[in-house]
Amino acid sequence: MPALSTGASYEPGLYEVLVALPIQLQSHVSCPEDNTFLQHVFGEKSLHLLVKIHERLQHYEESKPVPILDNAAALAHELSEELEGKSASREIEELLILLTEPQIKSILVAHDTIAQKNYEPELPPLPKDIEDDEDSVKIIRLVKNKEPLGATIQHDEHTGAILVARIMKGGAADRSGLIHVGDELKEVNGIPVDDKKPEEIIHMLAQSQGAITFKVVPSVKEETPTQEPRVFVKALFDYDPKEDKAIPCKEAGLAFKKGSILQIMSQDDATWWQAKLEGDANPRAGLIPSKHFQERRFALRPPLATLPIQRTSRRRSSGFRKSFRLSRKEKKTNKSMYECKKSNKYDMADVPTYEEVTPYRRQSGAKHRLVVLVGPTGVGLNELKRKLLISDPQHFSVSIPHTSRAKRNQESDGVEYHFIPRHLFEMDIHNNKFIEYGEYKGNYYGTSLDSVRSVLSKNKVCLLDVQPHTIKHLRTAEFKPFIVFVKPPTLERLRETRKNAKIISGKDEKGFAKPFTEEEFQEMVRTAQMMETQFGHLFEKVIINDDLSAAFTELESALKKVETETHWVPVSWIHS
Ligand SMILES: Nc1ncnc2c1ncn2[C@@H]1O[C@H](COP(=O)(O)OP(=O)(O)OP(=O)(O)O)[C@@H](O)[C@H]1O
Repeated sequence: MPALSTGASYEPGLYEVLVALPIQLQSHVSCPEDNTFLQHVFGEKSLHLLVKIHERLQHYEESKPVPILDNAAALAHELSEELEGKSASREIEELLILLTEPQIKSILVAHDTIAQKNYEPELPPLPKDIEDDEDSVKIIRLVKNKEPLGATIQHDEHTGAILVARIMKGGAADRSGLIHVGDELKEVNGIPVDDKKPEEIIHMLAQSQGAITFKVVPSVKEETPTQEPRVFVKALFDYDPKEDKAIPCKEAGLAFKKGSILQIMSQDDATWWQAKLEGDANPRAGLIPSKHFQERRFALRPPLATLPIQRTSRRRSSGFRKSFRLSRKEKKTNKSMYECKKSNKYDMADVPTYEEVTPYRRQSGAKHRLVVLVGPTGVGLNELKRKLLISDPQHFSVSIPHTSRAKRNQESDGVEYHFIPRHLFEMDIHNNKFIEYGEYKGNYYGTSLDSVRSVLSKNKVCLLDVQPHTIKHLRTAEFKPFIVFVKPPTLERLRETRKNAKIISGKDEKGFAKPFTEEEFQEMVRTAQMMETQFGHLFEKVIINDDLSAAFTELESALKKVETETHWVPVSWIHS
């Protein structure tokens, strides 16, 4: 409209256009009423003020002003207090009046709010007495990146509602603080979910990226904020949520391996706990089966093949060996060990679920942890022990076994064996003084608890090899055993590495150790597998005895770490 132009080189502001408009329009309007109406509209004072504000804002937008300070209101207040009662100059009086004006005060407060970028509205507290039938709906907007939302939902069988079942600690939903357990989900991104199955909703959520809008009816239950729990457990089984049909939401599950240390974040739900892997920087917890639930599932599982309890070895006199490991040989003649009287099946305490643990570091000068070696016959336990003893005889030692057989000429009491009469041996059996014992050719042989204590009290590391089912009796605060499982390599590697090896517990007719047979190799591998299945949760270190010197180095370094570094041990060993 050229008539609006006020000059060739001058770019009028919107306000000037507005002021000029009624006069400019006059020549275009024929009807006097229309003219009066337009004069009235464009002459309206509030419109002029609005346009002026708009122009001023535009000006500031271009110059991008930044506040110099964000506490102008407080500063003005301090200044008025300072000036109060000062010699009354006219200017001071005027300034005082200005600073106490409610409008000025409000402007300064508004200025500070903007300067502090404090834009969140402060909502009034929710009324306490909400009517039961009055559904107050909450609209929640969350920005979701690639990480899952960290909440699970369920279908309420009675009401048909879709409810938030749990919020994963540290997850996106938890961090937002906006969604709570028990909230009823009404809509996701404007799509009603009343008629949808939980799986469909989970799928919808998984597909969504960026901002997601939820409409929920908040649960009235108040949640009390809790401190981050410091309960740690060692997992005694492998867990993969993808393989678990019972888990309410596979994506929310936490996978772990036997031996993983888990920080338990919530045990509120009797069936599904929330946990994080210890040391994991990701703050979001995942679902894991609760101890109780896992025990129940375990009880319902078909029984696995278990190892037969092994009996006394034939090789009592074999040179270096001092501890008392019972061999699978000699099935007929020997009396059972005391463990044999117990059920071979799992009782509840044996069900491998979780064990509460705490960090432990041996103080220098404190007694050493008992080193327990376990493995199938012939795998090389003696060989590894022998190497350790030779490497540092002042540091490592073995316990001296007891026997009821007569002392031979070249033997000394307390060196090869503690020689005790048969009736005393039986009394000690009765009094549970033996870790393991057995009978061979009419004589008892056994390892006593006191013989182990004697080594430990000399501040030496006691090396002990036992049958795996004995471990649970040694797992006490007194011994704090470090359990090492020595495992055979593959059959192929056994054949290669043991070409010149002799199985000492399998002597020939003339009493000489024999080479391994193929059957013995197979038995070794099979037994190792069963040991791992049945007792694997008790092993803290697994060493494959393939190349002997490599296995020895690995064992040596593991034992060094036990002495110097922090390890997770059962809480009961530390706080009993
Ligand atoms: N990694 C290895 N490579 C080659 N030979 C090995 C290896 N480990 C052990 N041996 C040999 O295997 C034989 C059996 O080892 P060892 O006596 O130490 O086994 P063990 O587990 O104590 O058996 P047992 O149950 O009979 O007491 C020995 O001749 C030993 O030298």
